[in-house]
Amino acid sequence: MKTSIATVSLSGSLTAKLAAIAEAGFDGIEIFEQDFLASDFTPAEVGRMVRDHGLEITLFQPFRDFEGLPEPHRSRALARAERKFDLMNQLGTDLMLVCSTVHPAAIGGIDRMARDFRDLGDLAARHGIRVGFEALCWGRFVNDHRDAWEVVRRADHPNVGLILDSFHTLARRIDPASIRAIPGDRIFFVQLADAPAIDMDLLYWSRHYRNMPGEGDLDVTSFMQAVAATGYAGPLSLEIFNDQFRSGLPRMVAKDGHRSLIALMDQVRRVEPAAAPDLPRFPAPAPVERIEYIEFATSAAEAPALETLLSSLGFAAGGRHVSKPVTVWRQGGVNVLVNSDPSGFAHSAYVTHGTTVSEIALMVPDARAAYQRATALLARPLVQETPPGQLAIPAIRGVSGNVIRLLDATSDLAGIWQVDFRATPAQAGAGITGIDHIGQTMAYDEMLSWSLFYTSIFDAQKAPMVDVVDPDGLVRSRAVRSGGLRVTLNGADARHTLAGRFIEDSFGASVQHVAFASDDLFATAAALAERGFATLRIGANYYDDIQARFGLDQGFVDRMQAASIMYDEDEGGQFFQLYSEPRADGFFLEIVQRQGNYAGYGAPNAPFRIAAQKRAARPAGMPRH
Ligand SMILES: O=C(O)c1ccc(O)c(O)c1
Ligand SMILES: [Mg+2]
Repeated sequence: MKTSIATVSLSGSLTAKLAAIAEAGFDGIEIFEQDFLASDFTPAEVGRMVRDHGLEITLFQPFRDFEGLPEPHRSRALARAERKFDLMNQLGTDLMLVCSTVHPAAIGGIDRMARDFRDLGDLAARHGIRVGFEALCWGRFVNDHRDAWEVVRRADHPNVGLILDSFHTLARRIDPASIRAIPGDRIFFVQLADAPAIDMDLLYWSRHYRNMPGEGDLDVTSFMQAVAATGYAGPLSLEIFNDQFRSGLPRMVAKDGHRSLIALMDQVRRVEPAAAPDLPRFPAPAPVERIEYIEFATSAAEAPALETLLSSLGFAAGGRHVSKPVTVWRQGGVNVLVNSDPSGFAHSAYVTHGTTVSEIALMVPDARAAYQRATALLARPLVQETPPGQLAIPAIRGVSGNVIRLLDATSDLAGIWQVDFRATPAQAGAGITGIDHIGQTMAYDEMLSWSLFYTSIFDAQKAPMVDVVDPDGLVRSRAVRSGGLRVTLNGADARHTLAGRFIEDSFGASVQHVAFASDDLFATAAALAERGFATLRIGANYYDDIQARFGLDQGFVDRMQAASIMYDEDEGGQFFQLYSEPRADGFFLEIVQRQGNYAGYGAPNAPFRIAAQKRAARPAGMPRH
């Protein structure tokens, strides 16, 4: 599988782009003409720089407004093409993309366009060049790959082929199965892009909102399956016009791109085994069973405050690690580790972020298979020395460098609580029965990256993006779920939002909240009150509103108000939530109860919860900022 990415997909200078693309593992690049024109290098220098990075130029593009023109435009277009063929020879690439015309003087006509391409093919052949025709989905006459193919077929020239772009096909909802009728050797190049489902002008959507396969909502897998069925064996190239990527970190975007292509081809081979892309074998994605533990990194000085918080939640100390200053706090099958090791990974996490969730252990069907898949998908492994007699638990780095450990119940790893810990059984506590979800906060432009991380490594689904209104700005939130693992990714740009301040105050620490599960939140609330848990108070206006909105029984609403329990419902069921007051850095806890098949996270309550948290965090009488 030869992978490639268009230079337009990344930010920065051409030099910075090349370095990021090579480092991410791509084989080639599409050079966008503007990128070349904007640089100060000669074409030969650019060609050399690309090859010095171990890359090849897979495509030069775009050549616009060529076909279907009357004279004198037609001759001028051919002369313009010839100049570009010379340039391409100096760059060292032999394939040019011609996108379908939007020229106001163009008159169309399929045989006229085919004749234009035949003449262009003759000219290209004299320069050792091939040209590929791509249907832009907003093209004046050709806006469908089936029509572009008909032009290419009628041009009937060995130097003229078809270029497919998943965005143009899928944005117009053209059935990708129609690609299966095209001979693979007539497809000169394939461009891949996904996009979020937004109803808007096609050109604007394409130029600003494309994203990596798997990051959006288009069925890029079906598209790629159809391409694979034709026998096409050329490069798979990402062409991602995206405002965020254009200003983002080129290394992150390039790595995400490569990850997306590996995940896509893996998916294709699993649904279409005959396609057999040349991609090393690695295990299929599996769902996560549950979070087996979360670990807080802290210090000896701060550990007592954290442990007081845990006991107010009904957790009890349930043992120690065999060799490290790590205690296990347990309740109803939930394990929370408190690590005050003054050295090692947890300590550096503490030094960077303050007391923070530094590690999450996931129970999966096969931990070593999950690890193999994760690293094949470019997850960063965490390699640590294991003291004799302890388990070597596979680990990768997750959001903001946190550790994700992988455990299973079918190998030696099942013995973690006996081998690595001296752990005692859990106490009854306050009715907490599990970890419902964790909330990870990040800069907005990392959200796509981390959602792709989870959905490519695990068998996971992403929920639609929701807007969360903070009194000081908007926070975007998206939930990703894999079996028993639920993660909400919260992206903040606005600095004064609760999420934005958390990023600043904790230097990008990622887990801003942990939501525990209870089977009876009213009983849990009473138990917490007894134990001195600082519940976030929710005001009367909120309860008036939900009473009216959901038509709830007044006595029931009164009980919720007395316990500061928030409420939501969907077609599947009901949802109850209760929050802690936020810590000074913005970290907080939540306890939830799901009834029936409620699928959400209480997003409609978020604005009121955030406002209450901001009031609680600010001493009375203090100004807002
Ligand atoms: O937006 C454009 O003009 C444009 C140009 C070249 C492409 O390959 C494409 O998909 C879009
Ligand atoms: Mg394209």
